[in-house]
Amino acid sequence: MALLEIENLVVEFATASGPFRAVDGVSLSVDQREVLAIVGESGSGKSVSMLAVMGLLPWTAKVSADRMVFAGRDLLKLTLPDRRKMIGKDMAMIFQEPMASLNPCFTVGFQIEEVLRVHMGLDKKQRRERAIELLHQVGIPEPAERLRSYPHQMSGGQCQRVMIAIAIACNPKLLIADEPTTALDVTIQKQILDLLMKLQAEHGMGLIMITHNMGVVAETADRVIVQYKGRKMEEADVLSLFESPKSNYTKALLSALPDNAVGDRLPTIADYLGEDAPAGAAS
Ligand SMILES: Nc1ncnc2c1ncn2[C@@H]1O[C@H](COP(=O)(O)OP(=O)(O)OP(=O)(O)O)[C@@H](O)[C@H]1O
Repeated sequence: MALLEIENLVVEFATASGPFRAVDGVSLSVDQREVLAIVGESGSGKSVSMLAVMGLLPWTAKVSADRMVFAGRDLLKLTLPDRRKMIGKDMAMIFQEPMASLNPCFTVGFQIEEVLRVHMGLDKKQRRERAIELLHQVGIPEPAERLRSYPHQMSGGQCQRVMIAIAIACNPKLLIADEPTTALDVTIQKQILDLLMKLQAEHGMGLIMITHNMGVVAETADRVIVQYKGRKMEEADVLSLFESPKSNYTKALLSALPDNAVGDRLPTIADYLGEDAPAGAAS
């Protein structure tokens, strides 16, 4: 049985100009120990679909699906308190902007220990020991001292490591990483990706990697879903996707990689599809 199974997910936002469909009938599944990448350009509904799974969308969002099952539990029927118990414990998410995701008013130690208090019921001493262990696991030197640091006293890469520590604190079954390296400089990006892959393998988690970067897909994913304008364009294992992409949109994404630059100009998606390609741009 898949760890997460979604069929026909639709998310519509109520906006001043009427309903806006950000996710339009997406189906996907991810298994334990599997890395699924969701790739697509900005605005293709990658984040919104995963925020729907986490139950973290604002009230203006209407979420519907034929099926949304996580670890054998029907997310569509779960009560709000049960959902809250699950979020941050059995499934966790890390975001693009580590500085903005951490609370600037509290030490990183407090923020890690808070998750352990809420979800694991550990006492003060156990929480501190586990927080030190977690900072050590994510590669932060002198973890006991760093527990007293505030986010602004750490670099972007270190803050992302803290976010990862918080996300894995309760040994989640599923980790959703939403553009986890985009806001970091290039040298740090690779370190954070390597760390995520190491933790995923060690903990046997399912990992959903949201990205617009085909390089990240190639480095991390077992399987890939390509999304465009809220719709799934293609799904394939990572090798097949790079070797024989089926949809025109995937071909366009791959053609826009820097390796394919002609002269001093990169091909763009629009070169292949036209700006207003319909949602069904798959061949
Ligand atoms: N609260 C909201 N109200 C209205 N529209 C929204 C809201 N949140 C997201 N959207 C819209 O939904 C669409 C999908 O957004 P989403 O953030 O999922 O894109 P994405 O593929 O993850 O891109 P990015 O990498 O830029 O985040 C976008 O057009 C976005 O403007």
